[in-house]
Amino acid sequence: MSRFLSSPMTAAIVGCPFSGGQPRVGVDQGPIHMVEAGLIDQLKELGWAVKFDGHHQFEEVNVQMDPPIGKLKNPRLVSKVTEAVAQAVGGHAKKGELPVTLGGDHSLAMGTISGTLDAHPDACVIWIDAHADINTAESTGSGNIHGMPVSFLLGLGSPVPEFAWVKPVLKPERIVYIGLRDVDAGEKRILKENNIKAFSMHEVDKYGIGKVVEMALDYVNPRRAFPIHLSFDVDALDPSVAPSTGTPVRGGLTFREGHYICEAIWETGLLVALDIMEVNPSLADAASVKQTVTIGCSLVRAALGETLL
Ligand SMILES: NC(=[NH2+])NCCC[C@H](N)C(=O)O
Ligand SMILES: [Mn+2]
Ligand SMILES: [Mn+2]
Repeated sequence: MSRFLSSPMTAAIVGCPFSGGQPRVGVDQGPIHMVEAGLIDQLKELGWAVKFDGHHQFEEVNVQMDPPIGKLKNPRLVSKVTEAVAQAVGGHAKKGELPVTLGGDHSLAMGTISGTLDAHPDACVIWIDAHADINTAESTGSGNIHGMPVSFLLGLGSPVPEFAWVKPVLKPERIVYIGLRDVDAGEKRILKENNIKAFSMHEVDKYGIGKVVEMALDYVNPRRAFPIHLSFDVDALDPSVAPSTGTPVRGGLTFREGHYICEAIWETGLLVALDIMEVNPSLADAASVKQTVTIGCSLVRAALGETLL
């Protein structure tokens, strides 16, 4: 049950074979593998109507025509792709469908969250990740835009004209993080300065995942009235659980903790959009790839109402 979705409940799969927000090839294959693993039928099995008419075809931007802007790599490409994703996600959300965006790297969330907030301006964001992805054009060390989408959505840092379409639609009090454990020094400063709430793995260890999700919801959605956008980077999971991802960090969420988050968000009845990001099927042996793709699918099912009993 979800309060903001029309019936019959329809999941719109937005497959985003995109890797331009980071340097490692293969993350563009993530959505293709998840669909090939049977995700669509699995969701139909759960009772969803599923819309999927092929993966997103992105307009090409010639690399020669896309030199860095300051430190930002592939800026024009990332901007174009995420703008198209915002249109797609916003369009589905406005029809009362649940956009399920399969990445692809996490720069895509610039698009997905813009789309959600266009349809549901009061939505809050629950961001599950080892990383805060809140570097600005100034603070980034890597220049990889998948480490920056949150700062763009908040309107932090000096504006980059190529990203003029991204409006500062997200308020700092409307986002909460769970799972952080690899946050750059500049990002720690940004989180503090903007009073952004985050539950790192330290809090998960201290309180347990059940309490952490409850505290996260109490913070970002105290009356359980706002629509929820769940953006899940699979590197939030421990590398032993989801090995096939571009920036693995040890000390992450267990299999159950990851699924518990998805189940608990579904139980609120407030979910309006879901991202599953950073599945990269080319970074490990076949068994690890299969494990990671399978978990990508089971996280989607958990967030879309699959129960254990
Ligand atoms: N979506 C991700 N996996 N992001 C990793 C970001 C790593 C680092 N903080 C950076 O800015 O490059
Ligand atoms: Mn991450
Ligand atoms: Mn991320």
